[in-house]
Parts: sequence; C-alpha cells; structure tokens
Amino acid sequence: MKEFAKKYLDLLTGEFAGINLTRIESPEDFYNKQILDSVMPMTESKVFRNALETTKLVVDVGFGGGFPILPLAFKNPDVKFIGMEARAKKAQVVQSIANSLGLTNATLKHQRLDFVDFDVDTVITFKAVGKVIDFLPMIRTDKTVYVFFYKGPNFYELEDIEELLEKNWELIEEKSYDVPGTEGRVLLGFKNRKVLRGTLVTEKIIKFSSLL
Ligand SMILES: C[S@@+](CC[C@H](N)C(=O)[O-])C[C@H]1O[C@@H](n2cnc3c(N)ncnc32)[C@H](O)[C@@H]1O
Repeated sequence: MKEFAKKYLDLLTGEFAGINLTRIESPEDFYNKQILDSVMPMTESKVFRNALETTKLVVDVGFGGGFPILPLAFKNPDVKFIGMEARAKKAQVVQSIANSLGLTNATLKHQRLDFVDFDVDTVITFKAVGKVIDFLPMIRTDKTVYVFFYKGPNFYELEDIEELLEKNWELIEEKSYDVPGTEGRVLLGFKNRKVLRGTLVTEKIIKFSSLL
C-alpha cells in the first residue's frame, strides 16, 4: 500500500500537478488522510465488507482526485469499481492515473448521480461529497443498494437523518474509528427499504447497466 501511495502522490504532484486534485502534499498526510482513510472501512466494518462481497460492484460518487475509489480498487482486484464525477476534467485525469497505477478494475465516468437509474444491486460510496440528506434522496433504484458515507466525528451535530430513516432508508452501519492524522471518522451505512424514485423527474435518466 505504501508503494501504491508513493506512485499515486508522484502522479498527482508531478505529471498531473496543476489540475488541483489534492491539497495534501506531504507523503505522510497523503497516506493517512487519503489512502488509509479510503480503505479503513474494509478493516473496520464487517457490514461494508459483506456488502462488497455480495455485489462485487462499487460506485463511488464525487471521487474528485480518486478517493476512495482508487485505493479501494487496488485493495479489491476482484471487485468492479465505477466512479461518477460531475467534473469532466477530473474524470479524464483520474482515469489516466488509474491506468498509470495499473488498475484494470476501475472505470471513471463523467456522470452526475442525479441522472442515473441503478438497475443492478450495488454498493455506493460518498467521501467528502456533501450531506447525507442531500445525496441519499437523489438515488433512484428498484434494486437493493448499500450506501456508505465517510464522515467526521461530529456528524450528528452537523446533520439530521431522522427523516430519511422514517421513510425509505434503513441504517445498517454506524461505526467510529481512528485514522491517524484525523480527528476520527464515522462510517454510516444505509440500505433502501423500497423502490426509490429519485428527486429529479427528467427524460435524461440513464440506466446504470449501460455504463458497465
Ligand atoms: C470535495 S470533492 C471530494 C473528492 C473525494 N471524494 C475525496 O474524498 O477526496 C467532491 C466532488 O463531488 C463531485 N460532485 C458533487 N455533486 C455531484 C453529483 N451530483 N454527481 C457526481 N459528482 C458530484 C464534485 O464535482 C467534487 O469533485
């Protein structure tokens, strides 16, 4: 993992410097706050591991510079990873980085979550993308989705998820753990209770299976 982190940081600060994909430049901070943080749910959460094992498919929404998708793809070569990122340039550059790192199981798409109908069971991850209450309702599916949010230790002071739990979502994981160099992390996991319609009614909706 250290070797992978070194190559990754070299690409971000060398060939792809200027694209502004990470503000963290010290190797130690990069390893802890980006690489380790991305993969910690695998060692800390049985629910997360089981969800990956069940679907063998992960969609990472808003991956920015490639987190958590690329470190997770490195650690799980038998799982297929699809990234969806609203900014085209980031998707293009992170695909080049994935190729340079030899990751054949990660495909990075320029795609907004809002316009996707998840027509296969999948895991969906969000790290530093936005509030749970803003993003969970965007998900449209008639299948089973397991959704994980990487959050900070003060999550419950900042966000209220009661309303979501009363309606469409079941809380399946709530796990606190330490990540060196951070104030601690909270992993929140959700599973849909019923068919979800999403918050956008539009003709632009595409089937997730067409991206596979
Ligand atoms: C702060 S960055 C987080 C990057 C990365 N996940 C990390 O942990 O370093 C948030 C990213 O989410 C993307 N984003 C925001 N809304 C989105 C949406 N509806 N669909 C896809 N990507 C979205 C933004 O373009 C941005 O690159």
